[in-house]
Amino acid sequence: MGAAVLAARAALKTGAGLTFALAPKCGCDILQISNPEAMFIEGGTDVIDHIEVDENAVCGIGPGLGTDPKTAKAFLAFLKEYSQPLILDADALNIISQDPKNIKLIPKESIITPHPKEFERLFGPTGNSFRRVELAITKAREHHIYIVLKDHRTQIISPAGKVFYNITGNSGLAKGGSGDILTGIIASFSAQNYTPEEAAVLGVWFHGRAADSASEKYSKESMLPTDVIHEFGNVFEELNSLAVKAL
Ligand SMILES: NC(=O)C1=CN([C@@H]2O[C@H](COP(=O)(O)OP(=O)(O)OC[C@H]3O[C@@H](n4cnc5c(N)ncnc54)[C@H](OP(=O)(O)O)[C@@H]3O)[C@@H](O)[C@H]2O)[C@@H](O)CC1
Ligand SMILES: Nc1ncnc2c1ncn2[C@@H]1O[C@H](COP(=O)(O)OP(=O)(O)O)[C@@H](O)[C@H]1O
Ligand SMILES: [Mg+2]
Repeated sequence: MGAAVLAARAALKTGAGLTFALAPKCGCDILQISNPEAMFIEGGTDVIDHIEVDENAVCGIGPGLGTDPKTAKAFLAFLKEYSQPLILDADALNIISQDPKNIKLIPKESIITPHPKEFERLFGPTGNSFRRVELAITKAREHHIYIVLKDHRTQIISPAGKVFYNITGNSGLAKGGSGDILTGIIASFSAQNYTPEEAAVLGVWFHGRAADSASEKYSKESMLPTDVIHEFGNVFEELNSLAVKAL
């Protein structure tokens, strides 16, 4: 449930208007106590076995989803019905990887955020990071999706084949939960009507910038994903002051 808590909190703290967290009933207390601002949607008892969301909502799916066969069935059924762009990470990608045919179910304009292993599970091994980017360009074009190739220097690949290379962030992010907050950030920016390219590029930059601010305060060793979330306000202040100077 930690992953769901972190993703929901990151969305709440980056400007999303109304945030919902879908989880099994057993996670309700944890989610409501840690994130009272997020509304709970029950998606099962012990594991997620049904996914129903408003077509007007922007959905980030994967952190803490699990890969139970009932969850996999429910998620694939959801993908077959749902046509709006999604933000897909973690176990959403792991479920899709179970059968290469599932990749076609990802709605166009969706953003996927695989770490190197998740990328390999989806599209196969590549040997080195240069080949990985080449394959990502091919796959982003083929499936008309945005691929956020998470790494120590994350790259964002657009369906048109544009590659953005991010330079914010540091090794203090190499901890469980860092990717989960990125999913929340990108989903939140997408819900605020940024284009998928803007949401992915700004989201990755923002995540790294907050991590740089956290590492200055707490050190790379001691900083936690929760500390990164605490720095979001400072990053917005920085962006606002840059916007004022630009006027
Ligand atoms: N606090 C919580 O509740 C948290 C919950 N979480 C939730 O857990 C679920 C599973 O997600 P996960 O990423 O932990 O597992 P999974 O994708 O199966 O990876 C396992 C193997 O993949 C590899 N690998 C991993 N990272 C890599 C990298 N950067 N670069 C390269 N390889 C990498 C590595 O393989 P190895 O090094 O052994 O070859 C590793 O052994 C998911 O729902 C997620 O949201 C987590 O987000 C953590 C915080
Ligand atoms: N050494 C590093 N330097 C900079 N960023 C890193 C480093 N290691 C990991 N990250 C970032 O941390 C996040 C890790 O995501 P992920 O592997 O999905 O973690 P988790 O699933 O545990 O939350 C990604 O955004 C990645 O770019
Ligand atoms: Mg992850």
